[in-house]
Amino acid sequence: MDPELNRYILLNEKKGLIPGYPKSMVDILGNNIAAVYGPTHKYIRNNLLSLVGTPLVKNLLPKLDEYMRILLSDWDCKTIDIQDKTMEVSLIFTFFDRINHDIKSNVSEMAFLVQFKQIAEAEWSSIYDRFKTEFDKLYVGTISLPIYLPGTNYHHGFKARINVTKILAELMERRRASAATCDDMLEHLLRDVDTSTTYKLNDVEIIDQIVTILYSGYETVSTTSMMAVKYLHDHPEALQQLREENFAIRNRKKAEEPLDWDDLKSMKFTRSVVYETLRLATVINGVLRKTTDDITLNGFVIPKGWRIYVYTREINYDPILYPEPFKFNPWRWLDGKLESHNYFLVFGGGTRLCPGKELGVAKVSTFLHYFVTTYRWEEVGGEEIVKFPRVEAPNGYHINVKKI
Ligand code: HEM
Repeated sequence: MDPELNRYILLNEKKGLIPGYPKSMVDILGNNIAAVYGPTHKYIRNNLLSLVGTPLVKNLLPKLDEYMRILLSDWDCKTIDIQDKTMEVSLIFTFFDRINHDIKSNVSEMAFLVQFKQIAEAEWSSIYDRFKTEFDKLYVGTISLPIYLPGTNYHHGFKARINVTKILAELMERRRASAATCDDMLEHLLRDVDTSTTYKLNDVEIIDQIVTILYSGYETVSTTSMMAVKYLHDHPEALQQLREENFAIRNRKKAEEPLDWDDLKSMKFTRSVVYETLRLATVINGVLRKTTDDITLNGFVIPKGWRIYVYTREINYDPILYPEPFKFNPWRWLDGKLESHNYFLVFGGGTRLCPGKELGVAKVSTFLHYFVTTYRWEEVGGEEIVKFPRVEAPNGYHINVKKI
C-alpha cells in the first residue's frame, strides 16, 4: 500500500518486475499485452496506442458523439437500470464505424448491436448474439479459479475464448473478402493502415488485440459512468455546475452539431467529475506483478517467481493528498495538479500506463454531456451499491428519467 513503493514497482519493470496476472486470466485472454514484456510488449502496445491512444480520441469523437446520442435518445419517461445501460457506453464503437440511420427509431437496441447490424447486414445479428453471450462467459472466466472441470466458470470461459476466436476469425475473413472499406478499428488492424508501425500483427495477435480492447474498456468505463450518475444524484451542487458547463457548450452549437476536441478540452468540470468518481469508486484496486529474480524491496527479499499485488486503492483515500478523502469533491481536480501527481496511480504508471485513459475519459464525459443536458432523474430507491471488493449494484441501479 506504500505509494512510493508502488510507484517504484510500476516504474521498474526492467528490474524484473513483470506482469503477473493469474492463470485464469492468462489462459483465457491469451498472449495479450498483459502477458508479454520487453520488445514484444513494446510493439503490441504501440499498435494498441495507434488504435485507442490519445491522438486517436480526436478522430473518434464524432462517432462517439453519434453513438451516445442514439444510446440516450429514448430514455424519456422510463425506468432505466443505469448499471445495465452504462455497459453499452463502454462497448461503443469498438469494431464498427457506421450507423444505419434507418434503425434509429428502434433505439432501444444496444449501441453495440446497432453497430453490428450496420456493418454486417442481415446475418450479423446472429453473430452479435453469439459474440456477446460468449464474451460475457469469457469475462467471468478470467476472474475464476482455474479448475478445468465441466460446469466451472473457468471451463466456460475457456470454451468461450475458443468461440470468440472463431467468431472473430470469421469476421476477419468476411472483411478481407469485402471490397468495401470501413473506417474502424478492425479495418485498421486488418489493412495495416498505420504505416508508422513496421511490425505487422498476425491473425492471432489481431484477435488478441480486439479481445484486449473490449476487455479492458468494459467494466472500467461502465462502472465509472454509473457511479458518476450516483454521485451527481447525491450532490446537487456538483450536478448544477456540470449542467452549466455542458449547457454552455450546447448553447453555442446547433442542435445536431457533435462535440469536438475543443469542446472536450474545455469541459474542465466534467473531467473533474470523472476523476473524482474514478478516485472514490475505485474500479481497479491494484495491479499484479511477478519477480523474475530475487529482489529486495524496502529491505525485504521477495523471492524469484513471487507475485506482488501493487495495491493502489488506499492511495485514493490518503487524507494528505485528498483532504476529507471520503467526500465527493470534484473541485479538487480543477487546477489539474492532482492529475499529474506522482502518486496518482488510477491509470497505473510507467510503461504500462493505461493506453485507453483519454478514450475512457472521453466516453464517460460524452455520456455525461448528453445525459445531464437532456434528462433529469430520480432514484427508484432502496438499492445497494457495493464499493468493495468490486464496485457494483448487485440488483441494478434503477432511476426514473424525464426529459428536461
Ligand atoms: C476509464 C477507465 C480506465 C481505468 C481506470 C483504467 C485503468 C488501467 C490500469 C490501472 C492499467 C494498468 C495495468 C497494469 O499496470 O498492469 C491499465 C492498463 C491498460 N488499459 Fe486501462 N483503464 C481504463 C480504461 C481503458 C480503456 C477504455 C481501454 C481501451 C480501450 C483500456 C485499455 C488498457 C490496456 C490495453 C492496458 C494494458 C497496458 C499495458 O500493459 O501496456 N483501458 N488500465
